[in-house]
Amino acid sequence: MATMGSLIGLVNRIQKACTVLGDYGGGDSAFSSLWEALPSVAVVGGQSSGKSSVLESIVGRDFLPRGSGIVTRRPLVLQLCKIEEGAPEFAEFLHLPTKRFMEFSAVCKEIQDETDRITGKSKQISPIPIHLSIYSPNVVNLTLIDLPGLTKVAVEGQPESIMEEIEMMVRSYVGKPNCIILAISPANQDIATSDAIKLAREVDPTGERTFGVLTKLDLMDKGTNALHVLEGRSYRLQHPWVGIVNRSQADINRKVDMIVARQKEREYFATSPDYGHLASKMGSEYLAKLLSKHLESVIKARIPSIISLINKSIDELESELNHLGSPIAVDSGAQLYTILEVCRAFDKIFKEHLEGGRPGGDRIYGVFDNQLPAALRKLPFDRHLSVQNVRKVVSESDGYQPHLIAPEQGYRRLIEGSLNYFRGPAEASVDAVRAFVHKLICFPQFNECTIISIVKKAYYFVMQVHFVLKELVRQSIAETQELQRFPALQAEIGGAASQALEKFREESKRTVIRLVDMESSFLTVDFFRRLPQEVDKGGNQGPFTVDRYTEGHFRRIASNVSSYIGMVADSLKQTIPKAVVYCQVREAKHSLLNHFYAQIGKKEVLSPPPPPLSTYHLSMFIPLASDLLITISGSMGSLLCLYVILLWGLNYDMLLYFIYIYLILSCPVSLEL
Ligand SMILES: Nc1nc2c(ncn2[C@@H]2O[C@H](COP(=O)(O)OP(=O)(O)OP(=O)(O)O)[C@@H](O)[C@H]2O)c(=O)[nH]1
Repeated sequence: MATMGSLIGLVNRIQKACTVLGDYGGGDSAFSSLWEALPSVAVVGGQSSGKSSVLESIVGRDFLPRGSGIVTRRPLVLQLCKIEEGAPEFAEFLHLPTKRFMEFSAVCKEIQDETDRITGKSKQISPIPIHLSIYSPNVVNLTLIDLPGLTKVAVEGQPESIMEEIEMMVRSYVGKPNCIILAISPANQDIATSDAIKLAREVDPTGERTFGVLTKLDLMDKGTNALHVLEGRSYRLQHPWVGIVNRSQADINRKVDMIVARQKEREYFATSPDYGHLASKMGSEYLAKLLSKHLESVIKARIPSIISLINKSIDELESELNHLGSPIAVDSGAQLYTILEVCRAFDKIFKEHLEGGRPGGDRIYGVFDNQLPAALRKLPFDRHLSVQNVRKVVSESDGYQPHLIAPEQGYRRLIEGSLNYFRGPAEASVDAVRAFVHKLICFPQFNECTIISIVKKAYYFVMQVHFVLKELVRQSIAETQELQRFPALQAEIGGAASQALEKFREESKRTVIRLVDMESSFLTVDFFRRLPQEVDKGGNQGPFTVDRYTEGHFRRIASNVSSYIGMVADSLKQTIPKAVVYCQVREAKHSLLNHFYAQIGKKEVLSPPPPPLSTYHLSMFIPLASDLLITISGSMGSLLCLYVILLWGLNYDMLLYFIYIYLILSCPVSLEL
């Protein structure tokens, strides 16, 4: 079972880790704030109410900066740790972990300097806390947070908004249900005007987490006393009021020792005619013990909720880690390697879609098997080869001299006109369609719309394969787990694949046109040689005159052209898929990202490397890590440390992330409840 003292120590360590990781309450982090779940004691009060004096009295040392205006401009987390009697006192700052302060005047200076480091000398305030640990035999285990004094006027160099800023900062602490409020009010002012009590009443109306402290009892007008406040008659709280007598300004100037001041305070109460009966429950020493005991009991009561928050945080962080994936190297070479690895993973999935194993590739075959034959069937040869049109084309081809045997030119023109329909896919653009119409001007019965619809149908087939491939790229990106954490890379790969597919589609289109052009450029002579020769009614083969051309003659020509076109269509049904697979599918399979690889290969530095872990950050981390290691002391901790250093080097963000997880993991172990 951990002792109560070690419980406060553990909370101190968690607070330090939270600060290192930027969790000091408030903020809009996606993660639950561990800081906010930890019980703490915040010291609030108006300016010059005696806050610093109370803190110094509790510590028994002069260590806080004094002066006019707002001296406390950053929260000071003051962690008091009791050490053995006789051991030397010392202080440590979280931001200077390797330095032990034996002189408290140096502590005072460092608080001032560290305040200025963040806020500048501009008298601005900052919510980033300073962590100070004081190890002394003369303290009780206690953690207090000193906050800027509530003020009503801005001094020179401060913005007018400073009052609201301070109030907001103080509220961000005392508004949290886990915050114990140490409300400091000076006895020589009407308690009804106390800033501390006013704020405490707002955020803790039942008074269960407010401790009222009345300072400057010795400065009250003669003949008056503060018994009505100390006995809870003026303002009732759940906890008893504590009266304090701090050093006066004159004492401070005379450098009256704090231990002597404590002694004087004890004597004041012991000999006071007004407060003598309350002497055992008055004074800074009593206040320190009271707070320590209360803080311990609150921590104990909150442990279940802290553990559940830690477990929740572990879940949140684990899922965040899973989402983030393994760490990314900082040098460009290693980053390039990572990108190529991710691309390879994508490529593999894309190939599986095409080749089988994952669905999608079969849709391409569906296009070849159903849509291509259907598109070819729908081409309007019937109208093109109507008797009327055949007669017209043949007559026009004959010119002034009618054909004698077979209408060679007529056949050729009819076939060429028919084959032009197959060219449709290549003539998809509106301008090209117009040119196409122009070419077919000899068939005026086909209006532009008909032709566009033919073209669209045929072009649809080539585009269908293109769309299937595009969809497979999209699916593959979505299914590549390694890509999920890199939205920018997803977009890059998507863009590169899309560009490549456009290129393949153009090539495919050209090849398909070439196939059709090849059919037009040289007809299959054998087909015509095998055709039966026409005979006249008398059974004699021979020349015809124009008058003798019967409808049967043109019907026969149409039927011959139609069977020839049918033969070509059958052949194209076989060759177009081959061309499309060769130009689009096969290329997509083998070289979808080739251009992209070439592009990224040219880039030397992919992104500016993250800032290296500074000595300052490192110095903050080392003692904490060792502290944590001691806390959970075990080979697991050491192994984790080693793992981080080996794998992540000194990447600051990841290191901090690690500490956070590590800390959270360590807490339930440490509590040993
Ligand atoms: N006589 C006497 N003087 C006190 C007492 N408490 C504080 N003072 C004096 O009141 C003045 C202000 O005290 P501080 O402790 O600096 O007050 P503070 O609230 O920390 O002030 P700021 O940080 O400026 O907001 C100092 O001169 C103290 O010596 C007290 O109990 N008795």
